[in-house]
Amino acid sequence: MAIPNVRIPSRQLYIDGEWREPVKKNRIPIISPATEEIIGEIPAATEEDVDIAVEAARRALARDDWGSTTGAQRAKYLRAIAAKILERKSELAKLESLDCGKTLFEAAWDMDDVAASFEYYADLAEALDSKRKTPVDLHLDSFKTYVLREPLGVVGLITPWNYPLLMATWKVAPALAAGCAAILKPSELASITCLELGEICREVGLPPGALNILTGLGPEAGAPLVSHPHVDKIAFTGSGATGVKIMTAAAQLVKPVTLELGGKSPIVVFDDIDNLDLAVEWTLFGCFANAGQVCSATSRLILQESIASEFLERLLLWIKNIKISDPLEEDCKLGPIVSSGQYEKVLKFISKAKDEGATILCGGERPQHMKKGYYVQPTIITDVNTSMEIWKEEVFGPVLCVKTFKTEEEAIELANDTKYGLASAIMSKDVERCERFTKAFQTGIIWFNCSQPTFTQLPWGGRKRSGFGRDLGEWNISKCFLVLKWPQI
Ligand SMILES: NC(=O)C1=CN([C@@H]2O[C@H](COP(=O)(O)OP(=O)(O)OC[C@H]3O[C@@H](n4cnc5c(N)ncnc54)[C@H](O)[C@@H]3O)[C@@H](O)[C@H]2O)C=CC1
Ligand SMILES: NCCCC(=O)O
Ligand code: NA
Repeated sequence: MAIPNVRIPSRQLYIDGEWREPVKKNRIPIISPATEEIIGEIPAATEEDVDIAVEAARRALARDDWGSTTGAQRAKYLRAIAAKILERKSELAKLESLDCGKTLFEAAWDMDDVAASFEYYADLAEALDSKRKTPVDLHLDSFKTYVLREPLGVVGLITPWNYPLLMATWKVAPALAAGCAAILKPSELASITCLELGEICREVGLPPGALNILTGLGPEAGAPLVSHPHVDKIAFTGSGATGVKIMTAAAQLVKPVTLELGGKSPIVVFDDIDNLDLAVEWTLFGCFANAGQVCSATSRLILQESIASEFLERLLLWIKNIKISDPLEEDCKLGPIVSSGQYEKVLKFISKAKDEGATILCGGERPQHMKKGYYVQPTIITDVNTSMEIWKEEVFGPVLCVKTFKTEEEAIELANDTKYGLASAIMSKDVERCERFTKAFQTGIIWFNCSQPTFTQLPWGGRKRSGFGRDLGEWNISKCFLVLKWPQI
């Protein structure tokens, strides 16, 4: 099948409503994960650019055209952005696929979700107008008051490469809906579509400084944002190690953070499932969608012993249907890993599992027919014990590890045997059992008889080392981007 052509725009940093060259004029090459070739470059911001962007954001908040807008006025901008995303959907999906290696089909799906998130937060921005001032009855004649909801201020949004524009949108849309001024720092591994969001904001006339986009390296562009005294909050999605650094730096200024730090999520399959093939399909989707580079990937399969061999046989049959190819081929089901560093990391996890005595039931290597690119076969690992690295650590690649159980208690213990607490899934037709698991699972997200569906209306985030705070839903806007005040009147 022909691979579609797409031109990668050459951009600068998006600051104060304009394209601006980084002060140090540095640029970072874009390396195609599918071909390993350099296909473009992005600007690399440093501390100096962060200072300029923070000033622009502060000016936006002080100006009436952004700082005094109603929610309804901000909703118009958000809806205009959503419309432009849909207008450019096919091009943006191709750019996303080129940049991070996700299949074109999944990238197009992401663009729909991006537009839907902007629409959703437009509705919430409008709804904020009636909630801005909430009277509180003190039952006193001498004191009267109300609670006021105001935008938190200048917010720093630091995002990863696995859903580049979607993860940015999950933070940008609520921040703008709330009336904050934002500085987005996307991942250096996939920034193309986030820069196009800058162009879209320019085209829809978003007031200068309301959103600024600084591409660049984590320590050079992300860290100065976190430690900047005039950035009032940091919302972050990414690795646990970087999350710890961000929380530590923010603590020096008592700056609030929300952290979404991934996981090692379980999918528990009981022998009473109605449709074995459907359960197999969800298991594969739950672990291999986006080549496993999903923070909520259900990468620990916990399988009832009585159906284990039949289930694994079907998994092996289904896995053969996964077409591995250039992600821009329309029928591709599994593209490459985002970068050479991540590719090496995934292969190292697999070889360590082997060294520790686990069995590689299938996959485990580069697919023979892909001569270039960071491709890894879909991999299933059995004979795993709970002290192995492959059971405990997030791989962020197409790697599923399997353990069996006999009783419900044992399944719960295995499911919760992790430092993480983002998501979990249970496959069973017994509704009461599913309810028991809802209580037992120590995670923020719980799926019944499926894995991964995500809804803009529902809070997204974890417990334990998966972080705290929530993306999505109305809780996000009220808890992360608004601040409460009350005056005595
Ligand atoms: N929770 C999730 O959705 C994600 C989890 N990960 C996990 O993280 C691992 C490593 O991936 P990386 O790309 O290295 O993730 P990372 O956590 O280092 O990168 C995420 C973002 O943080 C920025 N960053 C890095 N260091 C920073 C610092 N000191 N201060 C401020 N910002 C900083 C990066 O530039 C990027 O924008 C993956 O293998 C995976 O296990 C990666 C991406 C997403
Ligand atoms: N389906 C969206 C997953 C988001 C994440 O990996 O953070
Ligand atoms: Na890239």
